[in-house]
Amino acid sequence: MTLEVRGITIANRLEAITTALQQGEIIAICGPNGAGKSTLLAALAGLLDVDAGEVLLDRDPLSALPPRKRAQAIGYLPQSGEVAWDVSVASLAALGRLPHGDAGKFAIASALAATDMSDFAARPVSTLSGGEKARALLARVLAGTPRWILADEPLAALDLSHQLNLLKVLRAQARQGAGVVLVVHDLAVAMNHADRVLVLDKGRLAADGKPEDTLDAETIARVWSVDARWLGQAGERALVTQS
Ligand SMILES: Nc1ncnc2c1ncn2[C@@H]1O[C@H](COP(=O)(O)OP(=O)(O)OP(=O)(O)O)[C@@H](O)[C@H]1O
Repeated sequence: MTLEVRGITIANRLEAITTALQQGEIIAICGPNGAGKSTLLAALAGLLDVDAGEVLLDRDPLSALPPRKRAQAIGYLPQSGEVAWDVSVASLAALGRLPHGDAGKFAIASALAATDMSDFAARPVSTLSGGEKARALLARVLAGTPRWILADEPLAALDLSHQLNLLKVLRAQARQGAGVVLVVHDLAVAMNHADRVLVLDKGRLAADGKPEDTLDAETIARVWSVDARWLGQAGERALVTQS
């Protein structure tokens, strides 16, 4: 039950990244702008051609898996999701069932409830606010009940309450056995909510492990060039920065 990258290299974007991720965990990918976070996430989803290395799902090359099986196993939410057709929120969520070829009514209703979008089910996606659209796109991913949820900055457009709700939903998914991989800019979110953090810096893996070890002041200074220290207890830490 692993999603593994072995030595993946994409010219000027990722340099020999090797790591094995386990289901049941929330894994945060952090790093400065342009560090390669979105590229790594898309590579984990099997969406990019790599110059070297490979992505393995349960030890088999992801590239050898039929697209339908891959789509059943991995749900991918890109950074700025566009919706090609102006469908209703319910129809958008139902697209998440395409790889399964079933109506998946329960899964769709659960996904809409989890993202607090049940009341918007009949609304055309074009009429949604930015945060509502982000939640609808997330509902589509959740409706597919994937074993791996790969989401690129899923919290970025959400208000505080919906951020906390989403983190709860993702934790529940991880408890039920899903692997959850999130690109996150807010280091406090990664520190308080992730089981494991991958820190990328200029396309390289600068740190990989528990949040306390990977997001320590020394790493933050080295990778982000920011003097910072953590306050508070484990699980509710706040980052104080010095200019
Ligand atoms: N399609 C592409 N072709 C060539 N270079 C790309 C492409 N997409 C991204 N890059 C470059 O690869 C590097 C990593 O980009 P990536 O989007 O993975 O960074 P990121 O860590 O997600 O950044 P951000 O925090 O700004 O979203 C950047 O230098 C970017 O300019």
